[in-house]
Amino acid sequence: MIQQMVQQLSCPSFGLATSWIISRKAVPADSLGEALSLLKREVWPFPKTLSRKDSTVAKVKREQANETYRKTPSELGKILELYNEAICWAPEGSEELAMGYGNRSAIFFNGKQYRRCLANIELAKGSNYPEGKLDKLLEREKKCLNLLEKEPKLNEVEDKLFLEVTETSHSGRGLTAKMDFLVGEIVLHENPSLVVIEPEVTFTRCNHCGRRNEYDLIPCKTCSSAMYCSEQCRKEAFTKYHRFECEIVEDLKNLFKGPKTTRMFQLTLRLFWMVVADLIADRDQFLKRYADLSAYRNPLQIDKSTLHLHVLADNLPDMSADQTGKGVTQFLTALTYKLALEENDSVPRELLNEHQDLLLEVLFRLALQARLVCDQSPADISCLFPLFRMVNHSCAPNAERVLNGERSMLVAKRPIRAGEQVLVCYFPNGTTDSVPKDKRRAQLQREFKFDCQCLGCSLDYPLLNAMDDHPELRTELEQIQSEADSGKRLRLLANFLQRHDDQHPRKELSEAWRLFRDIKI
Ligand SMILES: C[S@@+](CC[C@H](N)C(=O)[O-])C[C@H]1O[C@@H](n2cnc3c(N)ncnc32)[C@H](O)[C@@H]1O
Repeated sequence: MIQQMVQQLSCPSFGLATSWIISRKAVPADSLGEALSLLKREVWPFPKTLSRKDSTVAKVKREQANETYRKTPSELGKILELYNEAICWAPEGSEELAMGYGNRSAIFFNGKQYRRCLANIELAKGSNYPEGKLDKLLEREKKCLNLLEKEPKLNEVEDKLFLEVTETSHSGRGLTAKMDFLVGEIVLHENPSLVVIEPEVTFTRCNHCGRRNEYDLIPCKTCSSAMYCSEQCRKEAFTKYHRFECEIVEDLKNLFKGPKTTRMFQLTLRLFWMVVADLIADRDQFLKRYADLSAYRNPLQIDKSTLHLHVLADNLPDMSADQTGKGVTQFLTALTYKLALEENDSVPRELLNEHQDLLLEVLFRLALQARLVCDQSPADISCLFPLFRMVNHSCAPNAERVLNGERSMLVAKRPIRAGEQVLVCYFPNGTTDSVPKDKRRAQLQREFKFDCQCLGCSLDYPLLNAMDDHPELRTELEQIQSEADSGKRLRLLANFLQRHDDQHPRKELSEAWRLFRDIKI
């Protein structure tokens, strides 16, 4: 009965957690070991099916793609997704895999995208392309090389970081400017360090870096559920976490099925697998580092291989007032442990026998932190941004966050001087300009569990909708708005915001920023 009920829920793991909590009257188990022993295989409805490669499915998908291309060549997105799906299903080294790449190269050749065509010909040649068809492929390659115009080499954009991590007693770590930033300047550009993509974009985004890519994705060599934009991403994902995920991909799809918020647990599971990989590689080193995590609190001092330690170094949220939340997290920890470790042949048994308590504790810690770690804002993916995660809140912020695909940017909305903290507003629309102090503080307490210590609150800034116009600022702003050239208008607005910042807060300044961001962002 419970199984049927849970199967119908959009998120089986949370459905199970809820029923468990109700049955236990919201009391968490005494220990994680107890939570684990209370959980029997029969109560969860995950089928344990392997996600295998299958040439027949690959061929069907490829033929569907060919057919769609013949009938509606303008539906390029759909056609490429079908080819990608075919490529993902095709077994490693199979003729079917090479045919998928070959067909994809033809689409790009017809679309005059010769570099993309060549990338796919290379992949087809590296696979098992049928001898009888090779002449045609090589002919296409020759044509491409002849047609390809020499494109000017683009200069690499240098991403230098002029920020440091500082810590205060009232709001913990924060990002502080190491140079002056003018209004409109980009303070931070950050790629996510860890990503989980939505199931719908399995065949259109890299499973590791999350970048959108329809034209030269390559599949996982074993399962039919993950594609990568490069050999480097494929290798990195495999070493860190996919080697454990690969054989239980179908179970994980069930475990993390449901609304996007569920993906935060999938992200923390990937961090957990980095812990498992560390324990396998060098148990003593991991235990030493785990015993003193303070060295990993600063994201500027970590690298890709110590991301899990950095997250584990966070202070844990206080669960004393939230017994239901604690129970749910215990349940999810136990369920994930069973499914991801106990029933997963790629994890050595002796590791589980020897380190069960430690592994449960680490997984529980990561699950507790999931909400703070995982950034759900970019479309189609959930990410971990170690630097953006350090940015504190202000009701009168000096920066605004802007997303560019999966990249996260911070733009200065007020002049930021060296030594000042970079602050954003945590509210969904990025502003609290018209929200009374008591109300916004209550919301921050409810949603983010802190008492706001920002200048806007301590100096009790007036609300903008209760302020009068400032006649001189208003006249100047109206003049700027009448400027027809948008580039010039943008420069004038930035200059206006920069020069009059000493008048902050003002309606006209807030309006000027909105006008600026509408043009620029
Ligand atoms: C996204 S984190 C920011 C980084 C955090 N300070 C740290 O050390 O990990 C959000 C947490 O920072 C603290 N915080 C952020 N803005 C704050 C503010 N205006 N006043 C007090 N605490 C703040 C709160 O503890 C909040 O839960």
